[in-house]
Amino acid sequence: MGRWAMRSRWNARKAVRAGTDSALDVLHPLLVLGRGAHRLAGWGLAWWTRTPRERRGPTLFAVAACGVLLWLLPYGPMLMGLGLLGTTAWYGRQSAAGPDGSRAAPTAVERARLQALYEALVPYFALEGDPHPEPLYAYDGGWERAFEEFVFRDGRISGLLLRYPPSFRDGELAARLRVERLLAAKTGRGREYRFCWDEECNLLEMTALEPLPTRIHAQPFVTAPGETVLGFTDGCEIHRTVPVHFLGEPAPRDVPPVMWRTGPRSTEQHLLAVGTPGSGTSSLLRSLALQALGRGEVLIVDGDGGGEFASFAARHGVLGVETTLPGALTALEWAARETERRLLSAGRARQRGENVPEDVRRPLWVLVDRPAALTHLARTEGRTDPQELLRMPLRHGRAAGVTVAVAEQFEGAEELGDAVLTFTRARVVLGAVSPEQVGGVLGEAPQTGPPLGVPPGRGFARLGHGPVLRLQVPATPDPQDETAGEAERNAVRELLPEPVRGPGPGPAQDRGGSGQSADVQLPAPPAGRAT
Ligand SMILES: Nc1ncnc2c1ncn2[C@@H]1O[C@H](COP(=O)(O)OP(=O)(O)OP(=O)(O)O)[C@@H](O)[C@H]1O
Repeated sequence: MGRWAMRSRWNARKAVRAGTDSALDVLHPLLVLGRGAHRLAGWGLAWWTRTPRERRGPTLFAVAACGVLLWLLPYGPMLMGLGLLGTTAWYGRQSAAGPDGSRAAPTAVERARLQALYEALVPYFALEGDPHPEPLYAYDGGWERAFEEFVFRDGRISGLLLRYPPSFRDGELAARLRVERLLAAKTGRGREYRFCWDEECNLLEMTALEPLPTRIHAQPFVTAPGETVLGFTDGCEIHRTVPVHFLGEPAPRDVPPVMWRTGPRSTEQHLLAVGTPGSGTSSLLRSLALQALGRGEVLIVDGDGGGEFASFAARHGVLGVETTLPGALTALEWAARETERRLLSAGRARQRGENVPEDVRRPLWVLVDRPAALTHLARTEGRTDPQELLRMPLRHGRAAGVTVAVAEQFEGAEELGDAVLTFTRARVVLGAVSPEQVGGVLGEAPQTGPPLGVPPGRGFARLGHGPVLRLQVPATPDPQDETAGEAERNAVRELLPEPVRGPGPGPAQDRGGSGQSADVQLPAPPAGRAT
């Protein structure tokens, strides 16, 4: 009996559901039209509320005139009807909660949140003594006046398009940042947002962003010759993806990379990365070195002297790992002469109509970590500034196949010489820094912010005059750093080239006295060919 009753209830429910589905199928066109008409009416009403009184009359007159004209045309009323029907059906085609989570009509709670946000914006946008009868932002105003579109996700505003008055100084970074900080605080902390200011139309678009992936370890990336992966970013800016393995995931995922191009046609041949302590600038250089070693040779100068590049010493393709001032000066003097030699050699080959020799085409990378420390030492000892020796590779590196990447901390950034600042057009900023600081390095403040607790390797990149991109550098720890994860360290170990000779006393037996310099012989300067 019980079982029969349950089955009959289930059958009844099934029948009701089938009946409802059939009825909905039959009524579907009507529902779509109804929904479309409701949305159009809502937008019309919002437009009416938003538009200043003196502009309503002329617009209505223009619409009415078009209507009368269409009415008088042959088949005009029919075309008008069909057009209206089509528009209504188009706008009604999506259900109330669209695929992106947007809704036609906000709930009472959502309305309250929008109103609270609107009121918080009033002091920023309202003009004192505004003569306008219905200003966009006023203490007695409603959000419908200023908010054109909004998206709620999990009860929080995750997308907003708002109109601001023309009197707002949107050209001033400080004024814009004040509004961005307020919006970020009021719509939910702990998230990062993209802000797009349309200064022409006085519109501000805010979108909550997904965090960038942090579980990408060092690995051979799919790149063309001359391409180097700086890290990974959002799909909205970069439309290319590369397959990438994530820690603990068997299958690769497609992720948009920040791809840096070097070589004869590159306009950003050299890179400068600035970060806060522990933000991952040394890891970025290690990541560049591992990628560069696949196709060229690398010379490393570690001004910090912390031994973070010791694992590269005495490896195939690594010309030297210098941690002392004398070692750095010798290495950089050689790099300057090598650039000269390559230039001359390439020039002679071109004059003779021959191909550029292989040893000139093979990329040479000069990676300098914390040059400010060396500059300071050189000044106190009255020796040549190592950054001055970088001038030649920086100025002529593009034609000579030499790339320079410099990493420095914000505290040492003042010590960066004009050669480094002038010729490094690929820029990276890492760490939790203010948009002003990011703008100071990249030449433009990011459109996103504010990242509060950023993981190591997180920051922004800008290539030349391109857009400022969010960046997450792949985890590339020093294999000897016991604070880093074992899997990440193993990934780096696997990518390191074979040692030049068998296991010996190791690179820590230094030549320069710091205890960190590698015992690798730099190739003799090719004197005689360079001059
Ligand atoms: N992209 C990254 N992903 C995960 N961990 C990272 C990343 N970059 C750096 N780290 C970790 O953060 C710590 C600091 O990294 P790193 O030494 O590269 O920073 P730094 O900017 O050179 O700072 P410092 O010179 O003060 O050490 C290390 O433990 C490193 O493993």
